[in-house]
Amino acid sequence: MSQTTGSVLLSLVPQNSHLSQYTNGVKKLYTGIDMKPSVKFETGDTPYPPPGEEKNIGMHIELRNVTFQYPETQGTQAKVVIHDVSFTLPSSSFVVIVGENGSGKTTLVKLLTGLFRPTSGNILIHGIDVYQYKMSDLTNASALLTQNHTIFPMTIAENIGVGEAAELGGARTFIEGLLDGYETVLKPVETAWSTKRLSEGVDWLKKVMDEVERSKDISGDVRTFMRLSSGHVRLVVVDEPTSAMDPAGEYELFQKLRLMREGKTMVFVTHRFGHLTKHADLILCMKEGKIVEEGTHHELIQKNGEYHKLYDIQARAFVDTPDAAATGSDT
Ligand SMILES: Nc1ncnc2c1ncn2[C@@H]1O[C@H](COP(=O)(O)OP(=O)(O)OP(=O)(O)O)[C@@H](O)[C@H]1O
Repeated sequence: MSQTTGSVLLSLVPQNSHLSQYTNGVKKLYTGIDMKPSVKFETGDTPYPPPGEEKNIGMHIELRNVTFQYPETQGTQAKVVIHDVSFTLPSSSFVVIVGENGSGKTTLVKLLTGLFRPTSGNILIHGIDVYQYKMSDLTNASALLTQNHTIFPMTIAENIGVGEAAELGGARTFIEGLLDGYETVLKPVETAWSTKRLSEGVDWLKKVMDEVERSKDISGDVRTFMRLSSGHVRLVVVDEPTSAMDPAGEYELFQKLRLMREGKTMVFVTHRFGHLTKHADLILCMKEGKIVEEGTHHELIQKNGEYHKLYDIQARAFVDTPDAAATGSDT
C-alpha cells in the first residue's frame, strides 16, 4: 500500500464518541488496507508543491485514459471496473462524483488517492505523472475523509491556523485548558502505513490500539479541521462521510468544508443529491466504470440523461417518505 493513502486517512469521529468506536474504526481500516496493491509504489523526487508555486492553489489532477481492474481479478475472470476514464479536476475546484451502486466511485477515489495504480493510463498532477513526485510530499498535501474512524497524528502547534479550526470544531476552550495547550501532541495513530508495517503482520494493530487508548480526548472533527486549515493540504477527498448523518449534520459538515475550501481541490463521493451537487463546479456521473456525463447540476439536468435519471429516482423517493417535509432537503 502506498504511504499516501494510509497516512491521509482522517477522522470524522463525532465529539464524545467512545473508544470502542475508534477501535472498531481501526479494525475496519485494517480490513480495508489488507488489499494487495497492484505494484510496489516507487516514489520520485519531484517536490510537491513545486518550489515557488503560488500558495493557495488546489491540486490540479488529470486522469488520462485510466483503466483499472483489481489485482486479485487479473488473469482470472478479469473484471475491468474503470474503463478508459479521462477527466480533469481543475485547481481548487469543488467536484462531486455520483453514480449508481457499483459504478466505480470508490475505486476512482482509491486511484486518486494512490491506494491503487491504474492498470493502464496516467494520473497527472499539475501536468506531471503522479509517480514522479516525492510520495511524502503528496501525503502531506492530501486528505481523505471516510467513514472509517481513523486518527491521525499531529501536534496542535504544527497546525497553527488552529485558532480558526478550534472555533469551527468548538474546542478552543478545551484545548486552552490542556496542560500543554496548543503544544499538546495529538498522539495516536499513524503517519505512514508503510508496506513494512503490512509485512509485520497483525502485531502492529495492537500497538495502534494501545496508542489510541493513550490518546487525548479531542474530537476527530477538531483534528480533521485543524489539519485542513494548516495550509498544507491541497486535495481533500470525501468518500460519503455523511450517509450516517441526519440532514442537519450533513449540512453543517458541508458548510464547514466550504469554509476551508480555499486553496484546495475538493472531491466528494455521494449518493445524495442536494447541497453538494447543487454547489459543485463539476459533477462526474459514473455508470459501469465510465464517466458517462460531466457538468454542473444545471447542465446535467438539462441534458436529461443518467444524472437526471438518478436525481429523479431520489426526488421521488424523498417525496414518498412520510417525514420528508420535516427533514428539509433542498433537492
Ligand atoms: N477489492 C475489490 N476487489 C474486486 N472487485 C472490487 C473490489 N472493490 C470493488 N470491486 C468491484 O468494483 C466495482 C466498483 O465498485 P465501487 O465500490 O468502486 O463502486 P461504487 O460506485 O463506489 O459503489 P457504491 O455506491 O455501492 O459504494 C464493483 O463491481 C465492485 O464489486
